[in-house]
Amino acid sequence: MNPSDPHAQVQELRRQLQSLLEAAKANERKLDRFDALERRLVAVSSMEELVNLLLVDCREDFQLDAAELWLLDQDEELRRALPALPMIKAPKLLDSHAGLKDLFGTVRTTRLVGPGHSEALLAQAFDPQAGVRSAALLPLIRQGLLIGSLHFGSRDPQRYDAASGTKFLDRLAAIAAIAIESMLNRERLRRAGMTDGLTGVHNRRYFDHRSLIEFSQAVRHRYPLACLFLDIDHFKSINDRHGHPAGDEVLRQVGGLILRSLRTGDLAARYGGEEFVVLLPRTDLAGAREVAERIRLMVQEAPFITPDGGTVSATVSVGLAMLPAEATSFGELLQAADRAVYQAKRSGRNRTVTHEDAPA
Ligand SMILES: Nc1nc2c(ncn2[C@@H]2O[C@H](COP(=O)(O)OP(=O)(O)OP(=O)(O)O)[C@@H](O)[C@H]2O)c(=O)[nH]1
Repeated sequence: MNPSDPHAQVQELRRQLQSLLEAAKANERKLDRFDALERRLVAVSSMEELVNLLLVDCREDFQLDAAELWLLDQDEELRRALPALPMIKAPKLLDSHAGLKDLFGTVRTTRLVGPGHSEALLAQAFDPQAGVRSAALLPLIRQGLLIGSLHFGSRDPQRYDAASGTKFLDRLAAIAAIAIESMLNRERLRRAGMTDGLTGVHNRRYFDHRSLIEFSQAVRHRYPLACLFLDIDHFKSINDRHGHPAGDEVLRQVGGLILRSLRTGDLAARYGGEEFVVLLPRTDLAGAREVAERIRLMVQEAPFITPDGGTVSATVSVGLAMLPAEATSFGELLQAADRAVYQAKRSGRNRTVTHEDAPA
């Protein structure tokens, strides 16, 4: 440009103004996208919606080549809650802080990893197949604790460089962390409302609700539904001889053995004091007998460790009933299983009795 040419000067100023306007518009669009994302984050109603929003929608909205979510799950709470969820992309669950420490060290702020930075770090934060060349690594912090991280990656090496601002990303990380924590609390409450605190199996309230659904599904789709009633033998004398805490421990461990013997879709609940009930949808008599005997033998063989370090042995009596073709209510199935367990007690305990074998 000729500095003495006023026309050229005006042209240059116009060009600069135009590029500033474009940058401002681009920033406004970016702000709108972040704003919309934040609104959706605070409004999510389930864990799967939250994960999909962070990993799938963010990737599309921000034209990323990769998005990852790492969540600390030291007590395996998420591992138990997430597999059942229909998610397009799952978060990575960490059983220790080690991975997060590698990413953030002691500085817990958004980290922009651009050209010249450690390739190893990108390979750690993303699937190497994604070919990520620059990234933003967002620490998720709640109440001063690092609970996970969110990674946005691009194949463009210039997309994230150390000189870029991180204000939007910091804010997004803070909101994502709040959303994750509140979703976890909601999940904890939901589980607490349907779980028996001592044994970890479902509680009676949940069983009463779910059993009606299972019953109507089995009747409508004409598949077999088996019901097991399990009652710990001479439980009163376990309490009397070893103390109530030892009795509690036996109950807790029996609950664990039952859960371990079941498939996804089966239902186990604590029905009363030392009684458990199990529903096995789409399971025929032979299959149900196998499950019943497996649980009975596991209980018979288990050394139950008491709180004072001693061991107690226990057995269970099991009543088994199949949904009769002409059943009109779930109560009939439950009563049949109850009659069968009564018969198992009368004929010596530590056995499985099938309702057909039990006198009506
Ligand atoms: N430790 C403990 N005991 C419980 C709990 N709920 C119920 N019980 C006890 O379980 C015992 C059940 O005893 P009974 O119904 O007489 O039956 P049992 O001694 O198991 O005898 P059979 O069923 O005939 O083999 C009672 O002593 C209850 O106090 C609990 O949550 N913890």
